[in-house]
Amino acid sequence: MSPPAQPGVPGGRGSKGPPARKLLCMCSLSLCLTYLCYSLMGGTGPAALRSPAALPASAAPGAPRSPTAFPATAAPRSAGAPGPSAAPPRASNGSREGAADTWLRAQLAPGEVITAQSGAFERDPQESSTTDEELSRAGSPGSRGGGSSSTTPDYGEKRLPQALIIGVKKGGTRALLEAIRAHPDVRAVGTEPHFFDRNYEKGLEWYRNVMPKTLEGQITMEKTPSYFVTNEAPRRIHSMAKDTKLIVVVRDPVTRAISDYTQTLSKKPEIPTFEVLAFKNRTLGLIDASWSAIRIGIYALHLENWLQYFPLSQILFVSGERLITDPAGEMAKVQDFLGLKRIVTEKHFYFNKTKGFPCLKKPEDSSAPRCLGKSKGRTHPKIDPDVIHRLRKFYKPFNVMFYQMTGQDFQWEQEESDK
Ligand SMILES: Nc1ncnc2c1ncn2[C@@H]1O[C@H](COP(=O)(O)OS(=O)(=O)O)[C@@H](OP(=O)(O)O)[C@H]1O
Repeated sequence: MSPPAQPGVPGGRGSKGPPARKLLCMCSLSLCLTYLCYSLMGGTGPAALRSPAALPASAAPGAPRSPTAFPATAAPRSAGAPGPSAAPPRASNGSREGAADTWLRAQLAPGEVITAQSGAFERDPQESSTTDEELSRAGSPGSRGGGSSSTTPDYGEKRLPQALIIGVKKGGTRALLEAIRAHPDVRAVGTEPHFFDRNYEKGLEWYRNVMPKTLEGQITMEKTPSYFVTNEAPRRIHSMAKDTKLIVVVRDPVTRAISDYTQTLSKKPEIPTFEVLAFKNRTLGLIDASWSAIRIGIYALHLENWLQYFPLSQILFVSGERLITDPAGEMAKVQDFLGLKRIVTEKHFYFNKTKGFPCLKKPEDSSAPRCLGKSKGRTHPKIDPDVIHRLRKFYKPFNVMFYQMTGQDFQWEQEESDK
């Protein structure tokens, strides 16, 4: 089950840290994945059907093995590696809390399983994380010029993107995109093209056509947060251009899950509570990792898929928390990573008390407010502290693994309370 030694795979040339740590990381990941496969193989019923372990492996030669073989629940044994104290796969008789199960099934309409290899996240098939309408209401620059940055005239050529914001959903991807668009050498598309997950069959020319025109030396970008959890995305992006720069905005997975749930709740107020959806069996404390709101936050799992194709040095991890507390600091890292001059600095931001978030200062030629729309910074429902505690325990080993893989400590364990 160990991943083959490849650039960027923990222990490969792209990873950081001393050899012992690399070894530890590889071992813990292998252990985790072995257990997860084992766990799922025995399953029947909805969870097993929706798990990649129950589906045929990719037919593509050289394609990575599916890293999404994962138990529906896993409770940590130690901080270093997830232990086998997880729940058995979902029973075929769907013994879970009725309302939640029914709702989850309803989410997984035919065709929503992204592919055999991708596993099956419940997702809102037509949902873009941020729409142009929202951007327009927010008066963001994305609402002008057909969704491309308005700071540069519409000259030049349409090019395929050289850099992508690939995730994570509810991580702060819109804030990052809007901030980097303030850079004169960046042009980005305002809507989410979803090319590498939903629109791939439309072809690269379709994708190129979605992009804004750029001048020589300008970088073309787009953001689609679902790429990070789409199994085919790394291979597809690699086959477009293996030097594509990838940016992932990550956020405490517990807060991210609640944010994700809050978004769904805003559209479907009838859904069960977060507390109900989060568990397969609350009495036993079995987390339902097949719920996409939970699953997306298992960053180490998804990252392993990307590291089959891209070296770690080609992926920048932006802290969603610091993007709020120190946007200019995070933007400095982003500009360095993209090889851009540090033009977006603290001068570009101000803290808007009403919004409760940093906003971009108005450009001189415009009176448009530059805060994000009301779909960003929603008030989260109050979640039972015991549920938060259990989720923190659930995520801890995966967070630790993610820190080891990336060589960065995001300190989510120190988050005392949800947002
Ligand atoms: N400057 C600024 N303004 C507003 N919101 C900000 C900002 N920076 C980060 N955030 C956080 O971004 C969260 C939404 O993340 P995304 O943009 O990735 O969401 S989406 O996936 O595109 O729907 C959003 O999550 P919620 O607070 O849960 O709504 C915000 O916390």
